[in-house]
Amino acid sequence: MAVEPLSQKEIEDRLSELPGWSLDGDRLTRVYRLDSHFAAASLAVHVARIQDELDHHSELTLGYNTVSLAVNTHSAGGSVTDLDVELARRVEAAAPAHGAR
Ligand SMILES: C[C@H](O)[C@H](O)[C@H]1CNC2=NC(N)=NC(=O)C2=N1
Repeated sequence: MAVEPLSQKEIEDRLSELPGWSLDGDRLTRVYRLDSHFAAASLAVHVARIQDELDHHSELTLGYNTVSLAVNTHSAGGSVTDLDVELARRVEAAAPAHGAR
């Protein structure tokens, strides 16, 4: 998978298929809300497993009933790449089973 920085247009195109995700500065971000702290922790563990599988890791924050991600690609100078998009897609696919919204 390409690890070149994506252009603004490429980022916008990819975000159009990732509802809830946005570009905050130089990072893709999303906040998920859950029904309980335990559900949030469960999603956070699932995200950690995905991140280890991809060898690509967001700043992952567990709140009371929230899970927040912020990610870019350090090895591409801290810009957004398709690695970040792939992580976002994988987390989007996993989140509904935890009741995330
Ligand atoms: C050595 C290891 O593969 C690298 O440090 C990986 C791990 N996780 C990473 N995560 C993120 N978000 N960006 C990276 O460039 C990155 N690099």
